[in-house]
Amino acid sequence: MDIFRILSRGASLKKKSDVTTDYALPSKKQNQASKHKEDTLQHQVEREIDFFHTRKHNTNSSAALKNVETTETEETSEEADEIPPLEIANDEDARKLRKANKVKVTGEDIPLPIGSFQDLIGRFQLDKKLLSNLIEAEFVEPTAIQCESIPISLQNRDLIACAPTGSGKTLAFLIPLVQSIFQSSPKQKNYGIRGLVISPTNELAVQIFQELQVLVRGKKLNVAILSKQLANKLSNDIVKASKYDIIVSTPLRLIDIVKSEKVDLSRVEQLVIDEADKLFDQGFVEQTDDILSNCSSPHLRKSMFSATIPSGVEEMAQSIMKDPIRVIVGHKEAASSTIDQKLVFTGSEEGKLLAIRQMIQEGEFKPPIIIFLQSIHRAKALFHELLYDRLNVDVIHAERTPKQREDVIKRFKNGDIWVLITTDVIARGVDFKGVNLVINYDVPQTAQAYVHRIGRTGRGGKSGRAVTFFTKEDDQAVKPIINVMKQSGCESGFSGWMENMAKLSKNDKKKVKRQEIKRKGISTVPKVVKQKRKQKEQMIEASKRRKQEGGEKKEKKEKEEESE
Ligand SMILES: Nc1ncnc2c1ncn2[C@@H]1O[C@H](COP(=O)(O)OP(=O)(O)OP(=O)(O)O)[C@@H](O)[C@H]1O
Repeated sequence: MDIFRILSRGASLKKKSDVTTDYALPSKKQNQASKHKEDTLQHQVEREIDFFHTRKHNTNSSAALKNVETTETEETSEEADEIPPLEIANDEDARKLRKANKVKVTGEDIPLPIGSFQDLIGRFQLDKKLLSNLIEAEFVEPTAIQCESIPISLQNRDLIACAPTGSGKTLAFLIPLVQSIFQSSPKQKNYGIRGLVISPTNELAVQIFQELQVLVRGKKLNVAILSKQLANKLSNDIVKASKYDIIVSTPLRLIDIVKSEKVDLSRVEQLVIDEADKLFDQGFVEQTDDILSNCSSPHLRKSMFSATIPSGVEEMAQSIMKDPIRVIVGHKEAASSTIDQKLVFTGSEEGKLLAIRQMIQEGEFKPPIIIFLQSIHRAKALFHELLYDRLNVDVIHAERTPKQREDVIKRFKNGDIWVLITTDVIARGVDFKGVNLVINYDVPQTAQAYVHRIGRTGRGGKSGRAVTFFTKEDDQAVKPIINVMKQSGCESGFSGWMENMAKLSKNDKKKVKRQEIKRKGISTVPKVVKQKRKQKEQMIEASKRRKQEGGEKKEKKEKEEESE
């Protein structure tokens, strides 16, 4: 049976319906089952990529091999010896694949893309354990960005990659990162950190790390996420950073540790900057710069990934890279084509709550749903408002502790929460399987924020829906969104009159991006009820004060009597 049939036999692309979280490591029972399946698969992979039969096959797991033999009755000896043909073997194959995937590649000496993970075996001697881990995790076919960027990275070229949300960028950088570190394993122990991935938020770093763990399972590679605990151990010399081969971190946490010289980045050969436009934004650019200057190895290969890379960020990227290759999947300013986008004019702030309730009545409100608002205050207000609608709703924002945020994300991923209300803290990268609908309760302030927010749905090839509410205050902010919708082919998602709204000058765009639009509060509690609540709170405060004063007077009197 050839490797490709093993790959396709590995699993279907569809996730099992009962799988609710993507990266939750399996339970012990699942482990045993998958261990056996892995052995079988691994032995099949081993046999198939031992093209010249130079290796003795391990006869210990005879059961696994027997299992393989019993299912290989149709194999003929010729098949077992043939070297699998490359899916993409020449420029013509590459041109056709890029056309089909709507991929634009620019740069010097561009490598051919791969047409399947199998191509990595023939061209780059893909590590067989990595391959069987991919099959085991049901990654059978590479996505467009993976086809293009994996060979570029494996040929040690700097890379600027822009591909839609949910299109598999994480694996696109993790597979070559792990393969390169496998291949260049140094002889000496505690050689030092050779692979580094930085991402803007902890949630995203955790998710990347979980996917990394899946890829390196069963291999002697030390990988870690720079959590608060690990950062403390490193600062107190309880743990030495040099024992790790690959580290995933946010820039802020990493740079603190680097400055205290508890982490040495001088041996980093592979640096990945995920959500790159965010990390080159004014909030992060200094830390990112510091990290780059500490990665002083002459062999350093840099790659950056995002669904949006504005031209200013791209110029910055070009300045820090060496002959980079630029890969754009789809249209740079578009959102993922799997998302049906819609603009809804709600007239006023009150109209937004009515619009939500109308969606519930009309059966458009199909969980799991994520609702984005522009501030923590407004997210909390909407949470309290919808709490009484028995919607299994919860809220996540930067004022909640990392533990609380982690719990809410976990509960949302396993279906305990149906509606997640949030701010932009999880607008990027976090991968929720099967989110049906994203609602922008408040219009995002940039086209990039819009693309990333709605990109929480329509992931991994699935379809999704995004609805953006807007009022007359939003006539400036809605313009960039209409542009994204047009670039994404969603003309039916907005009406002609919306398009004729105010043309945005460069200053207007800057103003919209800088200022948060002042909005009326979110509540349908009638004024009279609010006043009654306020009076009640004041009465409670007053009685507390009286009690306190009474207590103080009594204490003072007792002291005077004592002293007489
Ligand atoms: N080759 C593949 N085959 C099947 N599913 C895949 C493949 N690669 C990635 N996926 C799945 O697609 C989903 C989205 O992947 P990922 O989170 O890497 O997207 P992304 O491009 O990084 O999105 P974003 O821009 O929002 O960060 C994940 O659930 C992932 O498991």
